[in-house]
Amino acid sequence: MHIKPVVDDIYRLSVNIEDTNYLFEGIWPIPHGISINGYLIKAEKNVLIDLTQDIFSFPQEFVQQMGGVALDIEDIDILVVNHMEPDHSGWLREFCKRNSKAVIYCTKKAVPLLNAFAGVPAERAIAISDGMILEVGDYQLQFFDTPNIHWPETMMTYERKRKILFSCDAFGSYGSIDENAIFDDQVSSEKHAFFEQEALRYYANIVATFSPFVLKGLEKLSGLEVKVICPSHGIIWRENPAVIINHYQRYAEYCKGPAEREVTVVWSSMYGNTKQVLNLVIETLRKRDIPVHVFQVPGDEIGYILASAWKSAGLIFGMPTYEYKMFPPMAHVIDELQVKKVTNKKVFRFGSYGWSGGAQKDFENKTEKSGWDKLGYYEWQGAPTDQDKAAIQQELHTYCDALIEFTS
Ligand SMILES: Cc1cc2nc3c(=O)[nH]c(=O)nc-3n(C[C@H](O)[C@H](O)[C@H](O)COP(=O)(O)O)c2cc1C
Repeated sequence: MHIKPVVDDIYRLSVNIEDTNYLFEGIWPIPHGISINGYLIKAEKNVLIDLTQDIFSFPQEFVQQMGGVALDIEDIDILVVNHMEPDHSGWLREFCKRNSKAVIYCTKKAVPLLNAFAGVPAERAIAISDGMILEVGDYQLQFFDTPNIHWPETMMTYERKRKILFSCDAFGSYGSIDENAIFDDQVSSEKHAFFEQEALRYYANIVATFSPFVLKGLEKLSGLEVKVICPSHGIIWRENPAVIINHYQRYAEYCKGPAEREVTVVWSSMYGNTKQVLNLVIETLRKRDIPVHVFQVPGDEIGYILASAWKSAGLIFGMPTYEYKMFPPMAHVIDELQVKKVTNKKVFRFGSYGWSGGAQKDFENKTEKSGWDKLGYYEWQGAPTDQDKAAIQQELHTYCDALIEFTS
């Protein structure tokens, strides 16, 4: 990968994690990779905004790319650390060993993290105050505290003259970047749609828990004119940054109101008795013009389930009883959905049992604090009869009525 100009003497440095077995944050599959972007401003004082993870040969690649504008590590005067998560700061320890002069700009909360994660003493840092402006030649960098998008110490940097927002994790997406198509206007319409979809998955996996903070951050930034968004993952939005800003606004608002009129169905079945009603569930929803997204566990990845569930106003779970509880892989899904604060959902559950059941009670207990509106459930012993199927269908129509009203 080569260094790429963004505007004037602002450049993008970037690497792609291409290893399809790699799990981002140790959990999330990245079958199409992910980019890690940093930004370089070549000015009377050279500025580097965010680093890279210290894996593969990423630091060397960053150095090589800096060489494209005749700069080396020692030439960096100012290092802006928007976020201390190691995918952006992993290289910090080595960087600071090789460059003893660069002053680090970060939030007050990031200062102790510099030491804890990278052994960098507080004396090297200047803790920003919210809205503070740093003049560097023709560039005016303004720093904004944006706590919890994604960690408590996170901030964003805004270049005031060119109206460029270096947003770090916000507005990011999964997906490797082709070095000839780094901007939203350079990718094909299919690729554009891909990055939008992967931005949702990234949001649901990484940012969703902090949605109330995203809303606060968006409110804080709403007074800024933003012409270009330079995130730390994914493409740069310069033709139409409103696309990703509007997506974020919508995704974040799902934490306090209805999401889309769609249903995510997650199901499991050991011997096929629960599965026997799956098609009936899907058909009934489709007949009511409600889009359905279907996932089976175990098998389908939780990261994809989360993205779909975040965007759906309705959730339906189908699973049998297993040792007096929910089928265990489903219990994990239910748990993860709550960790990610997937809330404000209309919910229905169905499933088979063998003798006395137990899954429903377990489901009720485990979702007590979910914020879900559990509209009903249907359980049956063994294989479903025609009577069971008719009863489920009736329950589902009631469910659809409530979902439609909720999303109207
Ligand atoms: C390992 C195992 C544990 C089970 N535990 C219970 C149980 O605690 N209570 C119960 O009523 N049925 C239990 N069952 C019976 C299943 O719930 C029943 O067979 C059901 O029809 C399975 O649905 P499925 O065909 O969709 O997998 C268990 C079955 C298996 C295989």
